[in-house]
Amino acid sequence: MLQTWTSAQVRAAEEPLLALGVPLMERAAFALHVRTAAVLRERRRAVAGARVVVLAGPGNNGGDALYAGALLARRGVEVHAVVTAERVHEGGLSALLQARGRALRVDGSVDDAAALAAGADLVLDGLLGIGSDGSGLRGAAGALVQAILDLGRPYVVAVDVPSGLGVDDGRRDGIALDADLTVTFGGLKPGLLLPPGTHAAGRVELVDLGLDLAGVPAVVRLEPGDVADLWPVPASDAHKYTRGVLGVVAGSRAYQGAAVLTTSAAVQAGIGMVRYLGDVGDVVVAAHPEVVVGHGRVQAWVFGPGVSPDDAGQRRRIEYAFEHVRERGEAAVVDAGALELLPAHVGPHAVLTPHAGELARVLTQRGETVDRAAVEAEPLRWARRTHELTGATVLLKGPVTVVAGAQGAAYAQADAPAWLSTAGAGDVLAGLLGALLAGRVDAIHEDPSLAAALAATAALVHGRAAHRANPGGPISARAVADALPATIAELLGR
Ligand SMILES: NC(=O)C1=CN([C@@H]2O[C@H](COP(=O)(O)OP(=O)(O)OC[C@H]3O[C@@H](n4cnc5c(N)ncnc54)[C@H](OP(=O)(O)O)[C@@H]3O)[C@@H](O)[C@H]2O)[C@@H](O)CC1
Ligand SMILES: Nc1ncnc2c1ncn2[C@@H]1O[C@H](COP(=O)(O)OP(=O)(O)O)[C@@H](O)[C@H]1O
Ligand SMILES: [K+]
Repeated sequence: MLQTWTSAQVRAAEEPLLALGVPLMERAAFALHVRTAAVLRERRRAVAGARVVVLAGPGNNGGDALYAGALLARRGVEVHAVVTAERVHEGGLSALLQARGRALRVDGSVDDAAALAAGADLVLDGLLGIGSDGSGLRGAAGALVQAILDLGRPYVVAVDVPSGLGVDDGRRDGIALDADLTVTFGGLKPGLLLPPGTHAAGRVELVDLGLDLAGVPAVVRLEPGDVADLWPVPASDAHKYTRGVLGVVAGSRAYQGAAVLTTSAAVQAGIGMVRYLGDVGDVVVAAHPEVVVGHGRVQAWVFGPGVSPDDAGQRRRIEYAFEHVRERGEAAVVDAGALELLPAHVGPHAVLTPHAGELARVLTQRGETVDRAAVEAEPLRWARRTHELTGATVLLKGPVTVVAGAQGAAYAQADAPAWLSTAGAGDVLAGLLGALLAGRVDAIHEDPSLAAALAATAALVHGRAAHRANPGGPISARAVADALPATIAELLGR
């Protein structure tokens, strides 16, 4: 599991060590120089003779970059620092000058500095670290980065975080410098995993500074090794009812495939039984004879894939079953057409699975002025807001899937190839998640934040199944569902 920590949490963990005189900046700068040298060796075989430009802002982030620049200069690298503000880390700057590095202050025009950076083998971006206010780069730093981007971005190593990003939320409101590699110190920051910021970070390497980061991490990313702890593996005395039954209200005459894909994913994810409710039971049973058509007791539901607004029968079934979710505590996945039928308040045992456009509609129905682009700009903020307004756990689909749930639970999963963005992939996710919830519904009522962990698990398994379905190439939603049994077996065996 990857855990991230806010700027405030990192600063609080640094404080006692700094008070004891632990040389955190030296540690950070040394590790930064080692990784930068490794990149130079990889890209141009030799470290000596390379041209590196250090962009140094006013704070300690600039200090890290300048000290690392000094260490590189001592190894024969030609290092130029570009100083963007009145204030600069004096110790770092004099270390660089002593090592025969050179410094250029940006005073007025940024053109010379930008040309120097754009022509470098590598740029160390120390403009702004966790002191960033998330509004993008201002003043000379902003003008310099814009001029560098206009000339063509060189290879960039971000110091701690790409400068200009929202460190705690991944926002990207103004000018920011994308990195090829981010070397981050002490702990991962939320903005490195959350979209859109995560797309600016490139490869991320964590340098351990020995910080004692305590408390609840801000945002978590589950890794394959975490699945076994969360998956409902049947005990030796299990029978189909102890494993969980899933009711699926999906599909219609117009969208028959949605019913097939949703039930197929549920069956193949491993569940006691799937009951299908809707008009295309014959098609579902033809594809999966294991599915039982008609009413009966269930532990969890999937509502909505392939249910259109004018489908009165399916809408009635969903509205009726929502009462069970609220009164009897059955878990639910609320997808696609069912999102607009969501009652004013449900608990975290109901998991909404919208994409950004659908989430914007859910929020708009509840009085928020927000569109798809706004959700994409701040996905965690809006997923959390939806949780506050509805009580539901929220899984927001996209290139990075963001989950917000009870007790502040937040996840950012980036497991899938872009090939997964294909019609029906969401139906497979809904069926898979439904199976997972049905198997763990009692545990969810004991710990409501578990619904968020299970939603993140479903996103992970979905993404891995997509990779397995056809590594490196196009995939169909059906192939993802068919890849589930082997994917799950592999994850449970780790
Ligand atoms: N503590 C330690 O020993 C360790 C710290 N470490 C390192 O320190 C980094 C944090 O350093 P930090 O706190 O000095 O903040 P940092 O991000 O460098 O600069 C903040 C300054 O930037 C400015 N500014 C703000 N917003 C701006 C904007 N939008 N556009 C332009 N400028 C803007 C503003 O200055 P002002 O404009 O007010 O003069 C503000 O004061 C951390 O990320 C890590 O790299 C590691 O070495 C481990 C040990
Ligand atoms: N660029 C991408 N990279 C990886 N996964 C993606 C990308 N775009 C979308 N996805 C995933 O693909 C699935 C698409 O689901 P959805 O939009 O509901 O499609 P549909 O409604 O057609 O089934 C989601 O799981 C989403 O997270
Ligand atoms: K930086």
